[in-house]
Amino acid sequence: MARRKLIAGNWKMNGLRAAVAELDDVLDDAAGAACDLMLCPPATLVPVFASRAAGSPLVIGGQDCHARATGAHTGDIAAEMLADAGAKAVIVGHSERRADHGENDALVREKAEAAWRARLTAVICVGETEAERDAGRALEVVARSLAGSTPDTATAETTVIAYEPVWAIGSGRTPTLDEIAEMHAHIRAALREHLGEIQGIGVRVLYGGSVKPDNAAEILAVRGVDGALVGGASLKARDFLAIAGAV
Ligand SMILES: O=C[C@H](O)COP(=O)(O)O
Repeated sequence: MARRKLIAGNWKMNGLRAAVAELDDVLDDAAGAACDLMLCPPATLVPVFASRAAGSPLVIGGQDCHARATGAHTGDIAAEMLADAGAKAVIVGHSERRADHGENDALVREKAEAAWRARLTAVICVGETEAERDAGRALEVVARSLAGSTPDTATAETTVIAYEPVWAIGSGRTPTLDEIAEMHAHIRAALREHLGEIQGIGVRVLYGGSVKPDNAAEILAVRGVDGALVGGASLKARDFLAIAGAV
């Protein structure tokens, strides 16, 4: 089955209002892209990005949401608030949230369900640490985290999976192409088992971790890779568009 590729940019804790110039450059080229495009700026920029991107094919997303819709949760953002600001998607379970905020698979699953409740696409992140890979446990660790973080009712319309080896994030290092292919095949098999054939085949699985313009083409050509979740290289429109152009 042909799944349309998705290039998603995660700006993490980067970007002031002046960065809207980069967004405008992305918007200039978004209509001609051969893939779906998503940008997830910090929450402060979601409203302005979403309003500028309205009517374009570029989806604006958040980087995290709380599991609840409202309440006494100082500093948190509900999925409903992101949707109200114009977001259409949200990343949940990024390894930096898991490490910095102690998020576990059960909470990530609740956040994915919160995203759907607000009609946002949930981009669910999973990945192994370097120690886990060195110990030969990468496949097992990712399968367990995927099963724990992904609700059984996930569909191709509501959910995207991002495989991000923790040790490859921001490090300039990537797994070999064979390792990426092996992990994506493993994730695909697990999705088919958990979600059934139709949704299990339809959900897109992105690779994330040091994707740059100079390695994007080879990574995106790996069997089973349905796109990329890009951190650092998504901050500059030129690099982000070059990665999208490699599809
Ligand atoms: O969400 C994006 C990933 O953490 C990848 O970040 P990176 O492209 O800077 O390695």
